[in-house]
This record gives sequence, C-alpha cells and structure tokens, in this order.
Amino acid sequence: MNDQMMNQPKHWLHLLPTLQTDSHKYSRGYVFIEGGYPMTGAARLAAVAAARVGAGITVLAVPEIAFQIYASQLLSIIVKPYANAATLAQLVDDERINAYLIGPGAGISEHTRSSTLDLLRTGKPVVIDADALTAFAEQPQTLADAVKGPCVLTPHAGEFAKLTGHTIAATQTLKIAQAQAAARTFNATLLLKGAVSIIASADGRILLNNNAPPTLATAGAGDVLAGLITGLLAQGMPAFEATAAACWMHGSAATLFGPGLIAEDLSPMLPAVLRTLASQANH
Ligand SMILES: NC(=O)C1=CN([C@@H]2O[C@H](COP(=O)(O)OP(=O)(O)OC[C@H]3O[C@@H](n4cnc5c(N)ncnc54)[C@H](O)[C@@H]3O)[C@@H](O)[C@H]2O)[C@@H](O)CC1
Ligand SMILES: Nc1ncnc2c1ncn2[C@@H]1O[C@H](COP(=O)(O)OP(=O)(O)O)[C@@H](O)[C@H]1O
Repeated sequence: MNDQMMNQPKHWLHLLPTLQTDSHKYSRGYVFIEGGYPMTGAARLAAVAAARVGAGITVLAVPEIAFQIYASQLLSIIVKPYANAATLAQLVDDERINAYLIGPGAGISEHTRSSTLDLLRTGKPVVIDADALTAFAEQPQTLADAVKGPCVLTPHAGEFAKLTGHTIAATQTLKIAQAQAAARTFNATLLLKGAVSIIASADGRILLNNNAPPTLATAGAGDVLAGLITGLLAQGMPAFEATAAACWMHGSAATLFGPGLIAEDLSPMLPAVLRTLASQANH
C-alpha cells in the first residue's frame, strides 16, 4: 500500500486544537450526544472520550427513564433528561453546541432516524455511528439527502453492508473504492472501521489507519472512537482530519494500555497520547 496513504500525525498535527490562556469551557467546544436505553454504556463511553480529547462541555441527552442510570456514573458529563420529542428538540436547538453524535446504544428505530435527521438539519458537524447508521438501512437516500454540514459516518463492516447494500470486498483496493463511493454518495467523511480502517472524504481523499492493535476488537471501542471524533469536531477540526486524528489517538491509547484492554481503558490513556502529540507539534 502507498506510504502516502497511511494515516500519520503529519496529516493533521497542525490542525489539532490548541488552548488559549483565556479559553473557557464554551470556547473549547460544546459536544451534544444522544444516549439511548437500555444500552446506556455506549453513549457514556463516547461522552467521556469527547471530554478527554478536549471538548470543554459535553452534554448527554437521555430518555427520562434512563436518567438515573446515566447520571449515577458520570460526574463532569452533564446529563439532561428529555420526556418527548419536543423537549429533545429544545435541547438540540442550543446555539452554543458545536458538534453532535448519535448512534451508540441508540437502538434501531423511527425515533433514532428522526433524531438523526433533526441533528443534520442544524447544519453543524454531526457524527453518525452504530444504530443511527443501521436505522437508515432501508432508506439510505433519506440520509444522503439530509446531509448539509460536516458529517462523519463511522460504520464497521456489518453496518457498512446494511447501509450501502454492498458486502465488503475482499481486497484492500476494492474496499477503498467502496469507502470512497459511499463518502461521495452521502457527501460525508466515511470511516470504514476494521483492523485497517479506511478514512474517505467526499472529495476523494483517502487515509488508511493501521495504528491500531487487535486489542481494540472489544465491545465499546467504536463508541469511544465516535466520541473522540465528535470532541475534535467540536473544537473546530475539519471532518476528515478530525476522523484521522481520532483514529490515530484511539490506536495509540490502546497500544499504550497494552494487553487486557476493555473500552473503559481507552480514555484514561488519552492524556499521555495528547502529551506526545503536543510535543511533536512543538518541534
Ligand atoms: N456497553 C454498551 O452499551 C455497548 C453498546 N454497543 C451498542 O450496541 C449496538 C449494536 O452494535 P453492534 O456493533 O453489535 O452492531 P449490530 O448488531 O448492528 O451489528 C453487528 C452485526 O454485524 C456483523 N458484522 C459484520 N462485520 C462486522 C464487524 N467488522 N464488526 C462488528 N460486527 C460485524 C456481526 O456479525 C453482527 O451480526 C450499537 O448501538 C452499539 O453502539 C456496543 O458498542 C458495545 C457496548
Ligand atoms: N483486529 C483489529 N485490529 C485493530 N483494530 C480493530 C480490530 N478490530 C476492531 N478494531 C477497531 O476497534 C473498533 C471497534 O468498533 P466497533 O466495531 O464499532 O465496535 P463496538 O460497536 O463494539 O464499539 C474500531 O475502531 C475498529 O477499527
């Protein structure tokens, strides 16, 4: 594989968020994540990752029934319960929000579909992951038509096949072509996750991420990655570079942790990963 296509810090180091002496939590980036029920772990993993990668404020909007579950295990993440679609819409419609995430643990439902469309309507950056991708398996054009602003789709091979109707090809070259075509179709950055993940932009750029140990094949690792991408988007990184940087950080965190990794272990490794990247940026 062409070396130029391998994801490296040189592709995005200069775009990493930097702190100003007068930064405040809202200026650092406001992330909004929709959490589901009963799979409450996924959105919590994503929220902690978004905060760890530098978002100044991370809000999790959750169905009222699940509020206590979410809130009982989160401290810095703000959990906001919603009773119905109207109250959820009020939470979404906050001009301070810089980036949205939907999908981890969301459930495959009409609610997930319509919530995804509501987020896309804002025109702000949106990361669409997991169940929010599968929810459009029967109507991918509805999703494609709704994309207005920066958007990142993060399917694994199973979700990619359901969303596009195409089983993943056997060779890397064909997989890259599939990812590129899907990025164009949805007018979005498309991250096709796997042992070697493919990052494709709607304008044809491609990066391959192999900075990822197989210990990442563990439930919830993808939720953490979705949170990292959203956290970087909220801090102003462009979608393609935010996705590439997040993949790199995710893999580095797993490598640093070593054997015995579970998804909860990834975010606590981020400070060390960020410190290393900051020292590279200063040289
Ligand atoms: N603690 C939690 O609450 C967790 C919740 N999760 C949530 O669980 C829901 C379902 O996630 P799943 O990933 O199981 O999605 P799905 O159940 O939609 O897809 C999994 C199916 O796709 C197939 N598949 C094909 N290629 C695959 C690949 N490369 N990786 C994984 N599966 C592949 C598998 O055979 C499997 O049948 C999502 O909402 C997700 O966010 C999981 O992320 C795990 C942790
Ligand atoms: N064998 C592997 N080697 C390296 N990375 C892997 C491997 N298997 C999975 N990953 C990575 O782990 C993450 C798994 O995400 P995903 O499939 O969405 O799982 P989940 O939904 O359980 O979080 C992805 O970032 C993927 O690239």
